[in-house]
Amino acid sequence: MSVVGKRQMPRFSSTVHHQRQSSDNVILDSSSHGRWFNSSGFAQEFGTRSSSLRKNDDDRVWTSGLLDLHSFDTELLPEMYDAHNDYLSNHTLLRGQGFDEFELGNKFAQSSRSLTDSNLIKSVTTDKERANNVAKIKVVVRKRPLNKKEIAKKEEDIITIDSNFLTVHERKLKVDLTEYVEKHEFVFDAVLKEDVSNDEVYAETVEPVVPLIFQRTKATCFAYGQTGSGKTYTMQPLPLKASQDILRLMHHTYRNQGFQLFVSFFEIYGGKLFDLLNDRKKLCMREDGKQQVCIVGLQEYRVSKVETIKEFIERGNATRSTGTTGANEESSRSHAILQLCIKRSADGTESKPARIVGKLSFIDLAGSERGADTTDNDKQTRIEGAEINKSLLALKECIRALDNDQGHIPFRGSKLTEVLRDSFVGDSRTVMISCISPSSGSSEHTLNTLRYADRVKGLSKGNSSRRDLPSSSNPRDSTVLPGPSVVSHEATFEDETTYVSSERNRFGWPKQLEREPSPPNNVDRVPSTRMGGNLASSYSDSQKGQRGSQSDRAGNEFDYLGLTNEQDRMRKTSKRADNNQLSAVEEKRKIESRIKHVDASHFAANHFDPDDDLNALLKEEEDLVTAHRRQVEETIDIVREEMNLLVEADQPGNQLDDYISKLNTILSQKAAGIFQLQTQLAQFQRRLNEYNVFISSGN
Ligand SMILES: Nc1ncnc2c1ncn2[C@@H]1O[C@H](COP(=O)(O)OP(=O)(O)OP(=O)(O)O)[C@@H](O)[C@H]1O
Repeated sequence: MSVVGKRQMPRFSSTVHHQRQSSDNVILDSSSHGRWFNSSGFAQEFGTRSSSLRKNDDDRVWTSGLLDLHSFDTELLPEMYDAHNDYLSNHTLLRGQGFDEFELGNKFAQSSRSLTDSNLIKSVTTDKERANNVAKIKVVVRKRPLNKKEIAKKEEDIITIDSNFLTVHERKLKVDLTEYVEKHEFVFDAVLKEDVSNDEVYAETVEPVVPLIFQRTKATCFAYGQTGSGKTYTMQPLPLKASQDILRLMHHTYRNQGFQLFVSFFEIYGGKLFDLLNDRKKLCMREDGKQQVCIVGLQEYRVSKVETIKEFIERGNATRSTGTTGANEESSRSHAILQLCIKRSADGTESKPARIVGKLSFIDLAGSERGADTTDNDKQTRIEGAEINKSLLALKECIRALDNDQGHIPFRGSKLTEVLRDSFVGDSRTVMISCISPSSGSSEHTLNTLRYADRVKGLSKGNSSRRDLPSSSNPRDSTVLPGPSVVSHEATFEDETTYVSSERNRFGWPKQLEREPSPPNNVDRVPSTRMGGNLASSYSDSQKGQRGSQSDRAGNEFDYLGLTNEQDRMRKTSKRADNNQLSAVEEKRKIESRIKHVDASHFAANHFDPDDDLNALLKEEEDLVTAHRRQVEETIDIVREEMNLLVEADQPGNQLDDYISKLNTILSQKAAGIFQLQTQLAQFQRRLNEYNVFISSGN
């Protein structure tokens, strides 16, 4: 066994022994042939002798201490590129012709030998284009089958899939308790049905990016979704399959070129880092003078066999779920990050230190619903929920910035994005797999997952999803329409810029708005899961055209929004207009139109710091979601009141005056709640737009 760097005998030396034995078996079995394992454990042979495989057979190297993720420059040598493209063109072509892996190996070997120089040149050009054609961001949704528990509870499958279109058929209740189904339609780069195998998932997601990591690309694959939606089931086989392909490239296409493969596996739990391949040893993240992130103490293992990688993955997964902090409950509250890193020394020998060529990161994210635990009674749970929320929001922002080729990537938004910093710079590829449960009982979480995925994809410049939809259907989730509303608000702000405050904060906002406190967060009352969002929204839609008198409670709520004098004046005017039928939407627009639109130059003049302000923005997003949740809860209370009122109204001898007065109050409360949330939403959208304008203007 050769050792590079500082060698440490690991705790699991017995495993090393075992591993060596099994490695030897491979060599004995395969004699003069390279040999690989597919996901089912069956060996597959290549028709060529792999000298580098034999040479590296015993390699299993531990490097530890300071792992600097960035201090090594990446490199790509010209000869590798040719060879790589040789692989790419043949591999893709043969797969397209339906060859299985065994045939592929042999055909590829023969074919690559027979390629002439001119063919190579041709193939370089074609494959450069092909590489460029691998989407920078790909969003894939995977639906799992109903599980036994869901079937026993007679829960229904509410997801239908047609090609890359997906529809959620959400069952809802009207006020009079009659049921109806609301359809939410989405379109993604790929939608995988419940019967799709893990091999097919790999082919659709990671396989196309594997060859690119030999070209200095950093690729990242995320699994996102609620607990139990299949993230781990989906993610676990992917690194193994990817490493099979990487090793195949290393030992065949790039044989004798000195490439080395390293694996590391760690977890972010409650904002702290733990090494999953070293007994959950606590790790620290440090930034050096060049603002490069280092994970101090992370162990990185050099591997040259699929079996070894498999063993590491299993070990890491076992440590994740049975670690000191507990079992599955914790696993759904942590992000697990497995990295496969390809290195090579400048001269291709082992005498010089190896430098990173490319990297493939696999991230099994915390259960997405955990971000909603910010209102839980337990403080620790709240903190963890906030951290998860922050990281998921920051991740979305980073992916979005990546796809828009923004110079500035806001990775400082969370631990997760900081750790992944080097995967967000340079040539990168991102694959997001959104895992969803089909069950009616999970419809809310499923919709949240799909909305997140939709926003990651939908906000990108290359998005074609909405264009692809038939114009007659509502392309978006029927209850949340962030895209179109952003557009309409922008138009309003730019048309009318009459409101100008003399004092402005560093965002260019009127000072009064800067002092705006967060909406009161009634922690005790808010449930830990998001509830009834669609219910509220359906009611709000039906009430948008109504405007009654504002209740005192509503008036107080206006105060906490910190509205400007001008807005306040308008609010009072509208308050007086008791029976005025002016719609809430119109009123909101009037108010918005009086708020000055602030352009990007103002940000620059006020020394806008994108990192700080991303944090502020993330906080505002959190506040908005909290306010929304609170408003939903209030709406549910109001609907209950309304239902009681209807019951009363049906009683013989009821008082009509009383009914009218109560109904008026209820409708006013509803309108006030909607108006308040719309104001906050408009404010947030404006900030978001300004932030984006500033970021895309080159800062
Ligand atoms: N596509 C699928 N086909 C068959 N079974 C699946 C599929 N996806 C998930 N499962 C099963 O569903 C259960 C939950 O899956 P899994 O543990 O992957 O969820 P998770 O999203 O990772 O949850 P957590 O966030 O709690 O870790 C497992 O028993 C898994 O085997």
